[in-house]
Amino acid sequence: MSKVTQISHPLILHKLALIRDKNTGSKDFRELVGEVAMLMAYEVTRDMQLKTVEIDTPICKTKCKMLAGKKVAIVPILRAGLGMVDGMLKLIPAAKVGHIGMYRDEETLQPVEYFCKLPQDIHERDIIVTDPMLATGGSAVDAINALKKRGAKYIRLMCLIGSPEGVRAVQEAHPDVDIYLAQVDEKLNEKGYIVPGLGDAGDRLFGTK
Ligand SMILES: O=P(O)(O)OC[C@H]1O[C@H](OP(=O)(O)OP(=O)(O)O)[C@H](O)[C@@H]1O
Ligand SMILES: O=c1cc[nH]c(=O)[nH]1
Ligand SMILES: [Mg+2]
Repeated sequence: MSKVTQISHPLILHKLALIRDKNTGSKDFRELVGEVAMLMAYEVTRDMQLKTVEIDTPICKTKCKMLAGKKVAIVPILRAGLGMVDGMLKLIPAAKVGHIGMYRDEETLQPVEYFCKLPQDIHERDIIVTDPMLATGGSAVDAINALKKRGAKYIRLMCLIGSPEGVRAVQEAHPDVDIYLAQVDEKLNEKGYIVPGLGDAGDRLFGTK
């Protein structure tokens, strides 16, 4: 069964409170989502493999640790997942970025895939799928299906807010995918929105309705 990690650092919780506030406008919302993603990336990458290298300091030779492991791909679920990419690239600047376009039909709540562009070597990369919201879990489950169909093997999912239903759905469909969240909220409402949540993440990031 996949591991679920809540990253409840005080800075993340403080920024999340501001993100949830309906009076926070698009500019601040975007900045805060980027900052939380960057803070979360620190924890999501904690188990990256290291190798020992020899470095010449101005004083002498010494053995140091550097990243050894597989290369990383960040894969946002469009649109809202895009808001997390720049913050993560600040910490992992060499990562490649793939894109999966997915929208949730407002009547049926079923996800619809409309775009997929991934690095060619996706099968050998450590993949971090980003989306601020994990509601019914349908979008994340289908996005991960789309990645696996194209050869992806090492996948983790990173969201700001999840619902208990969404977490369960991903765990059941993809027991190999670890999930990282800032908070798991109480429930979904009748329209499939997370309660208390933050509303529609994509609309708030991009100022559309
Ligand atoms: O877990 P689910 O029930 O599938 O819901 C979550 C999805 O809904 C939102 O996207 P939305 O469909 O609003 O698209 P957008 O990012 O383009 O706004 C959100 O960003 C997730 O992708
Ligand atoms: O609460 C929710 C649920 C789905 N998508 C969002 O942006 N917010
Ligand atoms: Mg949306």
